[in-house]
Amino acid sequence: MDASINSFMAEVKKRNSHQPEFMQAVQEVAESVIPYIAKHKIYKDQKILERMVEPERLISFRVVWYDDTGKIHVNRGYRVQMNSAIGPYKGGLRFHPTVNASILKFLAFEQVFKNSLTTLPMGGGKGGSDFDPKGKSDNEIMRFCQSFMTELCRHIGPFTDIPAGDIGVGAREIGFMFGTYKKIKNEFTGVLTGKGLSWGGSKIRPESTGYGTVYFAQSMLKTKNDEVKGKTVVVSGSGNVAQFAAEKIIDLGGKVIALSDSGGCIHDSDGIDEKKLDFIMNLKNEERGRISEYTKKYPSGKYYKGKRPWHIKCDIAMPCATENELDERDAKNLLKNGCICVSEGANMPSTPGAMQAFRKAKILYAPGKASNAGGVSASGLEMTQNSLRYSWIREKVDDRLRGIMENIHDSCVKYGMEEDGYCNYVKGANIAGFVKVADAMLAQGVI
Ligand SMILES: NC(=O)C1=CN([C@@H]2O[C@H](COP(=O)(O)OP(=O)(O)OC[C@H]3O[C@@H](n4cnc5c(N)ncnc54)[C@H](OP(=O)(O)O)[C@@H]3O)[C@@H](O)[C@H]2O)C=CC1
Ligand SMILES: O=C(O)CCC(=O)C(=O)O
Repeated sequence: MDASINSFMAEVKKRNSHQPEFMQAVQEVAESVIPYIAKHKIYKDQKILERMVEPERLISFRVVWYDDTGKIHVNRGYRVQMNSAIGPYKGGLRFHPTVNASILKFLAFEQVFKNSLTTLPMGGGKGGSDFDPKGKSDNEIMRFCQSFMTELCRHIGPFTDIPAGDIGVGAREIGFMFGTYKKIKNEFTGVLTGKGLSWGGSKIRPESTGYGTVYFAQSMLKTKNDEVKGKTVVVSGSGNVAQFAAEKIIDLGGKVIALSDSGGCIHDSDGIDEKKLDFIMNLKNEERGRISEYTKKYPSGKYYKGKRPWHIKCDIAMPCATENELDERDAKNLLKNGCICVSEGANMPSTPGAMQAFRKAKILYAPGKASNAGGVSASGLEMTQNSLRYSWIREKVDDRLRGIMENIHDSCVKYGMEEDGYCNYVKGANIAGFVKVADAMLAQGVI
C-alpha cells in the first residue's frame, strides 16, 4: 500500500485505535482519496483530510428513564457533529445496544461524504444511544425518547443540526422526540426529518432509502444494458430500508426470495410477493415480531436460524441490515452463485475483504454512501418543504429522488471509471464526496 496512506493511517490510529469501525471507514476513504490528494497539493498542504477525520464536536450525555415497573435505567446518548462545511449537520439517530462512539463516528464520517454526494446543502452528523428498544412498551419508548431529547434539544436546531431515524428509530420515536423538542423550545420547526405526514413530514421519506438503493442498482445495470426485471434478489434485514427495497424490486418485476433479521433469515423460492411483503411489514412495524414467524404463515418459506442470507443463489444482493454483515466468505459465495450486482442499503455492510472480492470480480458494486443516499436526500427535500411551509405530492418527491440517485451514479462514474472501463464506485463515491466538502473547507479558512 501507498506509504502516504500508511503514514496517514498511523496518525489516525494514534487517536482512534480503540475505535475499529471508525478506523475501517477512514481507511476505505483514505485509500481512494489520498492518491487523488497527491495530485491536488492544496488539499494536502491545508491538511483537509486530517481535519475531516476529527469531529467538529462529539457530545455524550446521560439518559435516565423509568420502565413500566418503576425501575430506573441509565443509558448513554450521543451526537457526533462531524462536519458542517456545506450545511448544518444532518444524519440519523440509532437506538441499539451496540451503539458507542466508534460506531457513531464511522456513521457520521460516512454521512459527510454521502450528504455531499446528494448535492443538497447538508453537513454530516450521527447520534443515538445504547438503549435497546426491543421488548419495550410504547410508554417506555416514549419516556426514553423524552429523556433523550431533553438533553439533545440544547445541541440541535433547524439551522444547526437536524437528526432523523436509523436503526431502532422510526416514525414512532421521531414523533415522541419531536413532541418533546416542541414543548421545551416552544417552536414548531423542521428540527427532525422523518416526521408524520400531518405534522411536517414528506411523502416518500419512509420509502426513500430502500427505493433509492434500487434506483442506484437500476442505474448500474443500465450501464450493462440490463435491468431489474426478471432478476432474483436477496435482501438482508426486514426493517425500514429492507422493506422498501423489496417493495420497489417487486414493483419493477424482480423476484425477492430472502429477507432476514438479527435472529436468522427466510428463503422463499416462490418469491415474496406484495401480499407476503404486507404480512412482513405488519409483523415488523406493528406486531414487532420476528422474521421466523413468516414460515408459520407461508410454508413455502424456509427459516435458517442464526444465518445470514448470502448462501442463497441470486442475481442481485442488497445488504440492508447493518455494518459488516457480509464478509469475504459471503462475498465469495455470492460470486460463485453468479451474483452480478450488489447495491448496499445499509451503511458499510461489506467488510474490507468482501469489498475487495467484489472489485476483483469486477461486478457492479455500490457502497452504501452512494446507494443508500436516497434516505438523507428525501430528508433534505423534507427540509426544503418545511422551509417553504408546503408539501409536495408523492410523484414530485419520487421524481426528485430518482434524479438525485441518477446524479450520484454519474458522479461516481466521473471519479471512479478506471482505464479498463470498470467503474470503481467506491473510489468514485469517496472522491466525488470529498471534493465538494474539501473546497468548502478551503474557502472557509483554517478553523
Ligand atoms: N432508515 C434510513 O433512512 C437509513 C438507514 N440506513 C442504514 O440502513 C440499515 C438499516 O436501517 P433501518 O432499516 O432504518 O433500521 P431498522 O431498525 O428499521 O431495521 C434494521 C434491520 O436490520 C436488522 N439488524 C440490525 N442489527 C443487526 C445485526 N447486528 N445483525 C443482523 N441483523 C441486524 C434488524 O433486525 P432485528 O429487528 O432483529 O434487530 C432489522 O431487520 C442501517 O445500516 C442504517 O444505518 C442508511 C441510510 C438511511
Ligand atoms: O435522513 C437523514 O437525515 C439521515 C439518514 C441516515 O441516517 C443515513 O443516511 O445513514
